[in-house]
Amino acid sequence: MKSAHRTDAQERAEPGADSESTSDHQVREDREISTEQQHLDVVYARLDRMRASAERRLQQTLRESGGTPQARSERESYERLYTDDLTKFDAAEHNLYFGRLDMGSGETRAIGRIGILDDDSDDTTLLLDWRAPLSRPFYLATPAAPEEVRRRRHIRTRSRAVRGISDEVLESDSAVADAPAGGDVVNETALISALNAARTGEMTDIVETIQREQDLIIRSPHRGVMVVQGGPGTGKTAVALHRAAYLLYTHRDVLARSGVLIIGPNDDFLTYIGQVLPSLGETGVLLSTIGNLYPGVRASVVEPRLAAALKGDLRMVDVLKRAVREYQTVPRQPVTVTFDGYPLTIDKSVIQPARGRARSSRRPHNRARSVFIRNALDALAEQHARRIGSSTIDGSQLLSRGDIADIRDEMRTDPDILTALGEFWPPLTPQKVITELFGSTARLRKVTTGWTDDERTALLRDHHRPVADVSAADVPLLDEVAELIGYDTDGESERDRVEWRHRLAEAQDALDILTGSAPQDLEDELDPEILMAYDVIDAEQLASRQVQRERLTTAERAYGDRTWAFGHVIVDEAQEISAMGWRMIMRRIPNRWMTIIGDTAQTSDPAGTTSWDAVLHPYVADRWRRHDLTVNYRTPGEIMDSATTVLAQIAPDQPAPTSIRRSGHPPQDIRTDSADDTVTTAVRVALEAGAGPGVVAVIVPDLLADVVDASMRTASAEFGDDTPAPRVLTVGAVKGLEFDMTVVVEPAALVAQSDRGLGDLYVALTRATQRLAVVHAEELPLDLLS
Ligand SMILES: Nc1ncnc2c1ncn2[C@@H]1O[C@H](COP(=O)(O)OP(=O)(O)OP(=O)(O)O)[C@@H](O)[C@H]1O
Repeated sequence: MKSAHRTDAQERAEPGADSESTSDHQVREDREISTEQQHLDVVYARLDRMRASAERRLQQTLRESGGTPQARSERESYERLYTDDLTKFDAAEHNLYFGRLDMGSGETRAIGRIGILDDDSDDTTLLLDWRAPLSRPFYLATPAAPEEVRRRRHIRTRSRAVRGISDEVLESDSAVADAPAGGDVVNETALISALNAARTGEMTDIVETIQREQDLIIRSPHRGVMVVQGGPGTGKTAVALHRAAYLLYTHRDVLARSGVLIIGPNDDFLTYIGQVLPSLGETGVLLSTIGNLYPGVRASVVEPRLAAALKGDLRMVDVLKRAVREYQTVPRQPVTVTFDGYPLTIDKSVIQPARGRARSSRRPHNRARSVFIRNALDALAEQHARRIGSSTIDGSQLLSRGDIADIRDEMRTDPDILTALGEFWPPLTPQKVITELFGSTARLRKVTTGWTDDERTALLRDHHRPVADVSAADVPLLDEVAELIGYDTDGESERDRVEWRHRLAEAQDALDILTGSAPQDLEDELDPEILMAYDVIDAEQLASRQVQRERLTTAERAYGDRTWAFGHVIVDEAQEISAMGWRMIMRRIPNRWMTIIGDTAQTSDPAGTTSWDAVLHPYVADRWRRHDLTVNYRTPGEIMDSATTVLAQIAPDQPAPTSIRRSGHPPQDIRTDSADDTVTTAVRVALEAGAGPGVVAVIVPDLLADVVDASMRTASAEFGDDTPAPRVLTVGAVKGLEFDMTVVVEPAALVAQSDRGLGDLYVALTRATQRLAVVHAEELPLDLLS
């Protein structure tokens, strides 16, 4: 990618381009660096003062205790505020000041990770937050559309020292004359060096080098559903995370209360992206997989493909509805209980009308239960009144309505009657419904009219699998049932009580240590601060404060509450979400303010989607907006050439993203003689590469995962290198991740492993930032590397 902008580096390389000599240029650059250093010193000094002040205030707040509940609650808020400030200041420490705009008007804008005002009387702006509107030209300005920017400067710093600068002159006659097209790369030098840097296994933020097409998405004012479609490496995840940070900055009031939820494909992915938002000073975002989104559940089982596909199918809505109704039964034989010395008969004539009324209340099962019980008791009270209150002369009722109401009230507390009625409309939990449904052929058969026997067999739980273990495909079903039955959170109260006792014990321990370790001589000197700690706060108060403080985190409150309505939801790798998964997500975002990110050519989940319209139409019809990302920042051109061959098969109409750089390393084609040889060769190639800098991964077909992993363990022990062995990962686990080098094992088997196999191969090929080796005994599909 060629830039028409002049940089200091270019000027240095071509001193003859103008009259300035190399040494003149060096002098000028040193002078500029020293100017930037001065500003950096001022900014850091101010940051230090802000940090010290927040720390002082936090300590002061922590020392206070007692007071009215309102005073306590105010203190909690201040504690949260100061703690958040400190987190933000710590996060901003690295590369605090990275950009500068010199405007045509003579104004200068310094741009950094957070906004900082001076503590002078004018509140002078020392640093603009990268998200502020005034910072925007830093990301958008090009020579063709300079947005009044005369010069854009990129400042490289390390440990509070300026290491270098690079400038782009945007508003000069020469720049405008041969200006590139509007979508050209900005901050090119910084961008290329970021992309070439060795990976650490954790994603980093891109605030210094956000590109125009990415910025338009990050700052989009759209308040509905926005889909970001883009090929591998186009920065979709990066854009999603920066959009979360931008929205929190711009709509802090609303979103701090309601929260932002980011859904990713697996735990490894969430760990990989986990540091990006904290590094941008944002800690209040909830990151979750679908498998962990239901409170108190962690999916731990991998579902066979057919079962996962079926559990994700929309037909499950009806199956679950019917499964719940199956618990609303009528007695085949009359049941007799004794009340007040007389027999009471519970039969169809009592239960059926009560069930009809409860069903027509349209309440969810558990909430409609009170309607059922009330109506059944009415019938039983009438029955009892007929038995004891009928006139022996004409059969007329001698008891008044009030007497009958009294009988009903008495029955309401009779455990035998309640137990007998409960049989026909039992209280349910989602876990019970799901476990019993997938644990019984007979139950499944009743509620799956129209399904094939093979499908029913696939749904049946493997009887070796512990009942409590659920898969990610089960979780949306639990959520669906919770909705159908109106599941309340009794279970969570019990968890809270256990948690409370645990915290109390911890707090007591802490106090014991504090009291026991207080130096004797200080006790006599009555040091006010130390006395505060162990004289004033008892264990219960301490525990209570801790719980309340934690409760204040929006993300934590949201996590424990199935019915929480988030302010904004971001779904990454969204093509993998099943139809049932979407229902679960949509319940959490009634306002439908969402950013949906994915690539329909990379779908590998059997219940995933290849059409955004199919996914979204049931919820927002055609009221959603699509943005496309077109530049691949990860995969070098040499590798992308091979991946494009695969894309042409999966989605012939979808343009391949253009790689922004070439690495100079064509993919290595390593042919072996046998399957065994493939395994050992892949392991050896990865270990040799892993000895160098950067992160290496071996990507394997599902069936080879165990054998390659075992071989890697043995070989890496023999290899005797201190660096951690390269990871062996299946395509499912590698979603969204990237590595400096990948070794892709047996592409033909990847393709054959499912009807989404080509998508798997496409994902596998596009994970490397530098090098790719393909190891195979079988013929390569699609002439991949020719
Ligand atoms: N503007 C940018 N500046 C610097 N690095 C960038 C920029 N945009 C993207 N990258 C880097 O490119 C790589 C790929 O980005 P990302 O993982 O967000 O892509 P993706 O579209 O989500 O990929 P996939 O669909 O394969 O998961 C990351 O290392 C990311 O940091």
